[in-house]
Amino acid sequence: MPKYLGTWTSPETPGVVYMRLVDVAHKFRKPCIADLKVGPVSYDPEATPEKIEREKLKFPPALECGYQMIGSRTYEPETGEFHSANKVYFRTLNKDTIASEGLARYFTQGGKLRKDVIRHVLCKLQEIEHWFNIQTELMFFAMSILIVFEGDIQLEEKSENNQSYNSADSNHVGCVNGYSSIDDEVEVKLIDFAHVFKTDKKDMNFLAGLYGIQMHLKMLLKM
Ligand SMILES: Nc1ncnc2c1ncn2[C@@H]1O[C@H](COP(=O)(O)OP(=O)(O)OP(=O)(O)O)[C@@H](O)[C@H]1O
Ligand SMILES: O=P(O)(O)O[C@@H]1[C@H](O)[C@H](O)[C@@H](OP(=O)(O)O)[C@H](OP(=O)(O)O)[C@H]1O
Repeated sequence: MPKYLGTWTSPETPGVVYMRLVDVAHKFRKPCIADLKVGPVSYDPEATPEKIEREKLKFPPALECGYQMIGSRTYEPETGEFHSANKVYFRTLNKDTIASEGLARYFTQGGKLRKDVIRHVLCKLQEIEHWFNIQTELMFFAMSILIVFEGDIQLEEKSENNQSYNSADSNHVGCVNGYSSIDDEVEVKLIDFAHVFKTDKKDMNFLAGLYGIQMHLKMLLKM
């Protein structure tokens, strides 16, 4: 998770205590950001029938693919602008196009998939998966994975100098001690802890969502 900076309470709502977290995007020049809500089930065990219905209707393909895309923005070096997409757009996609159009849109700069970034995200997700495979105390509903990568790059330079950047046979993830060479240019963090519950088992809902994201990212590496 992003570094925890303590709590904060607004004088206007003294009963509400907020968590303060470091801004994950702060160190980036042109942060490209995506929010993926993880888990086929996005309502918690105490949700009312109305809330359950509302959540189920938002993005039914999440039951199969395991996650929803809430928002994204990606910097286009050629135009100097960001292209963004919101949850209304992502909810028009299905269990397949959420990868081929949704995730692909976020990871595309200058018409090319940033496979170097995808590989790095997969390495970070592996670490998160490891923690979720050993912890049996907490369940997280409607939690998000926030991905941020540096968009301020010279596309041609990247593709010439880095042989593995975008090459068709670069499906291999290749984590070295969990990290790859562009560690400073990609962040993958857990955010939005509004629905956390005690348990004595693994959080299979979160893990199912995580596996869905990992599968789709590996699919993009083969494109
Ligand atoms: N630590 C962080 N660093 C950078 N950006 C963040 C961070 N936490 C949240 N954000 C940004 O703020 C957005 C909303 O965050 P979050 O979902 O936690 O808020 P929320 O009030 O619960 O919103 P919602 O009710 O829509 O879920 C995220 O999609 C992300 O873009
Ligand atoms: O980002 P999304 O997909 O639109 O989903 C919203 C998000 O999960 C909020 O955290 C949630 O508020 P709570 O945390 O209070 O549940 C809200 O529930 P709501 O529809 O019940 O307001 C959701 O609509």
